[in-house]
Amino acid sequence: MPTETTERGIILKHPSGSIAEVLFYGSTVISWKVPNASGELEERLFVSSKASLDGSKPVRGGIPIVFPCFGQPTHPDHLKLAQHGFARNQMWTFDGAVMDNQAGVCVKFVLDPRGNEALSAIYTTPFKLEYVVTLAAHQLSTDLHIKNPSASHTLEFQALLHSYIRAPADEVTVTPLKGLQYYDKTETTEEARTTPKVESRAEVDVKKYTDAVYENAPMKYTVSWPSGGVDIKAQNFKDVVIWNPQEEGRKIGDMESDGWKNYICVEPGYVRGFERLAPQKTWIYCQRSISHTRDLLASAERQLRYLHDQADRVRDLQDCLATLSRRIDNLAFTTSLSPAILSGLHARLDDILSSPLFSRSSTPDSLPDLEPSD
Ligand SMILES: O=P(O)(O)OC[C@H]1O[C@@H](O)[C@H](O)[C@@H](O)[C@@H]1O
Repeated sequence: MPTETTERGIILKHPSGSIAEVLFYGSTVISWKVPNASGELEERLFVSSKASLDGSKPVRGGIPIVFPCFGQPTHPDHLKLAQHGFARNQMWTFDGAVMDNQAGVCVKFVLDPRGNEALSAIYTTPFKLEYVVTLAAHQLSTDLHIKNPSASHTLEFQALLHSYIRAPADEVTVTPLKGLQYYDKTETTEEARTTPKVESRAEVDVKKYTDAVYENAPMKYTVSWPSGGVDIKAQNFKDVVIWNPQEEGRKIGDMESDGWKNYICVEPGYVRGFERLAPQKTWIYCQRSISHTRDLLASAERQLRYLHDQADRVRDLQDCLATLSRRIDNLAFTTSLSPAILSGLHARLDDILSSPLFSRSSTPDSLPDLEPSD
C-alpha cells in the first residue's frame, strides 16, 4: 500500500523505496528516508530523541509548520499566540490520498478552525490551511495552501516551513546566500538585531551559533556536506532562515545535549513583514526538497552500468554469430553444401547482424561522465 494510516499519522511509501511519515499533530513531517547509492534507506530529517510525538508540544525536529506568526507575535491579530503560532500544535484532519502513481504518492491534511473552540479563543481571524505532502523517488514536496474565506477581512500572516535537515553541523554549508541582506538574531541588542547585515560568505556554515533571517532570498538552496546533500526549491517563500543553536542548544529542554551537532535548519518562509491575502483568495507556498544529485547520479550510474553489461552481452552474441558465419563457410568447403542453402544461411545471418540490436553505434563503448545538472 502506498499509504498506511497509523494511530499518530500517515506513512507514505514510494515504489522506489523512499518513505515519509507525517503526524496528524501539526501535520509535521517527522521522517523522510531516501535510498542511498547502495540502495539502503537514509534519513534526511533530524528529530531529537527527546522530541514529544504525542501531541503535547511542537515536535523538535522534522518539518514543523509555522503560521500565522514567526517568532514572538507582533501583529495585533496574533497577540494571544505563542512563538511560531499555532499550526504546529494543532491536530490536523487527514483529507485522503490525492495521487498515487510512479510520479509520486501525495496526501492532503486540513486545518479548519471552525468548531475548534480552543483555537477560536486565541485567534479569531478566518482562515483555512491545507498541506499537501508528495513523496517521489528522491524528492519530498511540502506545499502549504493558505485560504482566506472571509468576505471582507484581509488575512495578514507570516508562514514558514521549519525544516530540520539531518547533517553534520560542523561540515554543512548552504549556498547561494552571498550578497543577501540578513538580520542576525544572535545579536544581543534590539538595535543590532534589527540592523541589516550583508552576507559576505560564498558558503554559509553553522560552525558558530547561527540564527539569521535572509530576506528576498533566491528560493533555491543547496545544502551540502561531505557525504550528501539536499537541494531545496521554494515558491512564494521569499525569505529563508538558517538556524543552528550550537552550545546554546543545550538549553532546549526537548533536545538531547549534543543534538545540535546533527542538523541544520534551513527554513523557507515569508517572515519579513506580513503577507496580505485578500478576501476569498488562496496563496500556495511550496518547498521541494531533493535528495542531492549525488544520490541521483548514483542511481543513474547503476542504470548505465546495467545497460553497459547488456551491451557487452550483445557484443558477445555478435562475436558468436561471426564465428558461426565462418563455420558455415568451412562446412561449405568440407562438405558439398548446396550454394542455395549456403547463401540462404548467410542471408539469414546478415539479417540478424544488420538489425539495430547489433549496430555498433547503438551500444556505448564506455560510461559517459556524469556531471550534476541543474
Ligand atoms: O524553539 P522553537 O520555538 O521551536 O524555535 C526554534 C528556533 O526557530 C528558528 O526559526 C528561530 O529563528 C529561532 O530564533 C528559534 O530559536
